[in-house]
Amino acid sequence: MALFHVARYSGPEAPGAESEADGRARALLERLQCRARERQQQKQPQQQAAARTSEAAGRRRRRPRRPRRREGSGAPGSPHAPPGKRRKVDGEDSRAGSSEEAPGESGADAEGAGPPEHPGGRPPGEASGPPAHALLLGGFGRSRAPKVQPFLPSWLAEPSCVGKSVTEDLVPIEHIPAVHPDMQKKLRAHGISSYFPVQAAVVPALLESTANGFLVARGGYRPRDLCVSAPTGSGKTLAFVIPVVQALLGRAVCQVRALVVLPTKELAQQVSKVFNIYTDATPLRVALITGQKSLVKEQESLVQKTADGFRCLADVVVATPGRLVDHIDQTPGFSLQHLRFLVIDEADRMIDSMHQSWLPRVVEAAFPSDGAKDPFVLLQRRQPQAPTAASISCPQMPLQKLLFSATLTQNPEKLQQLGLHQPWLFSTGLTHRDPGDSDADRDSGGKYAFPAGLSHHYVPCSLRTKPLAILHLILEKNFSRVLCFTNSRENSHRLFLLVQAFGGVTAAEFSSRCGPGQRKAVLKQFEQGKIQLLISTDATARGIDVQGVQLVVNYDAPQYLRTYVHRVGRTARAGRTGQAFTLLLKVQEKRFLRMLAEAGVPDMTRHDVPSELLQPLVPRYEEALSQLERAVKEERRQKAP
Ligand SMILES: Nc1ncnc2c1ncn2[C@@H]1O[C@H](COP(=O)(O)OP(=O)(O)OP(=O)(O)O)[C@@H](O)[C@H]1O
Repeated sequence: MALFHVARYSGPEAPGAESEADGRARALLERLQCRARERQQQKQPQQQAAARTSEAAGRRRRRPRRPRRREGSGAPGSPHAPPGKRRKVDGEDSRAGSSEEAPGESGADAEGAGPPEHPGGRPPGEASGPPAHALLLGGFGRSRAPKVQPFLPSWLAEPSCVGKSVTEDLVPIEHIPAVHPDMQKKLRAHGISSYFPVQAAVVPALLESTANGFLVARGGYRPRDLCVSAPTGSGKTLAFVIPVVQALLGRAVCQVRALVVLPTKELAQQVSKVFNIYTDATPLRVALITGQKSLVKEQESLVQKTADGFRCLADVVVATPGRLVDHIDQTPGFSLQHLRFLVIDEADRMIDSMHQSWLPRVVEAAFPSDGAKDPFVLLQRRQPQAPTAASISCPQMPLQKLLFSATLTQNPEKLQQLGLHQPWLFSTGLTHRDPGDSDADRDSGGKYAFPAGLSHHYVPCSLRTKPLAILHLILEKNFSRVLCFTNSRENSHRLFLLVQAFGGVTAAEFSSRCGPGQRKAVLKQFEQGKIQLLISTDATARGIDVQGVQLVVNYDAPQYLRTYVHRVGRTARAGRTGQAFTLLLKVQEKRFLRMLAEAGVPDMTRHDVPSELLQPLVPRYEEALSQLERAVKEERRQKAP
């Protein structure tokens, strides 16, 4: 419901003062019209000249032309003529991730240049040449139209602020007595003596919503859904693991009560490991369903056939969306009717995968329409409707959604797809946002928080020197764990072959070229320090927590800010320091630096690699290049039918 409650984000007007607002809007409209008229008059000589030119051209062509619908003013030949066309190109650029323009910016421009709402309901400039006094919009040429004040639901506009620093804003474990002493003991046993800020904020809030049992939160209300946006490596996993495990400890019968959905197998495996640590020596059981094992094996970890039906074997299920739907469809006895927590980690990415319809399938399974026929269902569940006396007299198990990400979308429309109930946002990164950033879901306009210990660098280079620059960087830094990102699996593979042929560094690749088993083994070796350089696609960009990654290199510059945030977030985790280097071609430099500056990336330093330093590497590099060529040819030959 709260999603539909509209609040002015940071506008100067008091809510409710409608007549005053109307008056102001009218005055603004008049001012705009007046300005438009002045400009129109100034432009008249130019337009006449342009019209004469186009008339002459028309005569030369002697072809009848269909009148074109114009969004802006100005004759076709004038510099102001094609705003519609220009906007389309911008849109295409942003979708294609053009290096000329930061994604999202084009969208913002389009919005800025687009017609604002007209309180009087009068349409913008007509195509049939309106008189000067009737020109409302589109007569502004290249000047920017005033920005439309965006509206945000109040829960998004006013988040609960979470401290940013995981080294300073720590809260000692004993300061949150709501966490069970046994859990505190376990945390200490795993080297955790204080909560990170996001944990200190989210853990008590979640525990409070389960303090009265599973059915109702404080005051007898249905618990609110939580959205958490905090930097990479700030401990979001424990922020949901601790309260979920503690809440489930009191359960009598094993049923699937917590479901965690993540975008990749590796990430799901990592989160299930954390659950295993904190459910160890408790009756709670955790099942991992990602497709790494056969369907039958996974089914055996979920349900057991008994004489009178099925017995559930998992309290917590950690899953990837595709495999989860497979089990909903194909595993007899797999029931989500007792589901109490639905954790959506990397929520922005999971929203992007909503086309797979995994969420409606989960909700359908949690609130089955034929539940009333099942004699074993103690608490019948129905999809919550508007509360009535009858509906609240019979409390039913609520399904609480918990969303986590370092780059949680701020787009209310996208979040609305999740059907959140009175959502409550915890956020670190939104305190310094401009009102204009509110429509920031074009992936670059929003400002995300970065870990304090992370330093950002860029290396200007050319296509020819790029491979040499990365080899130099890795040899120069000589770190034991370096994660290098490319934009495609082909690029990862070729760079891997090149580095291997060059020698001097133990390298491996990680992409969809490798099978799940190989990927698992590579990650393990990287964790163990057996691999010095891991060359990867964005498959490892999110969530992967490998201790001791000191350097992240973007061999290919990321096209979107969100991608940058997650990639560089593989280092400087949990209060440690780390470095991020991005190799930039000349054509990428301007756009990339602008994107990061707008995102508020602190101090991006330029790191020049002088050609004298690269020169000694050239002979070895050329030898490696010819080896690479041979290897690629051989691979092609093997692939050929
Ligand atoms: N209170 C704490 N004290 C010390 N270390 C912690 C604490 N909480 C979490 N950690 C450690 O911090 C690291 C990062 O945690 P986690 O993976 O949960 O980060 P995250 O916020 O989910 O990051 P990402 O957004 O990249 O997924 C982990 O190695 C975890 O063990």
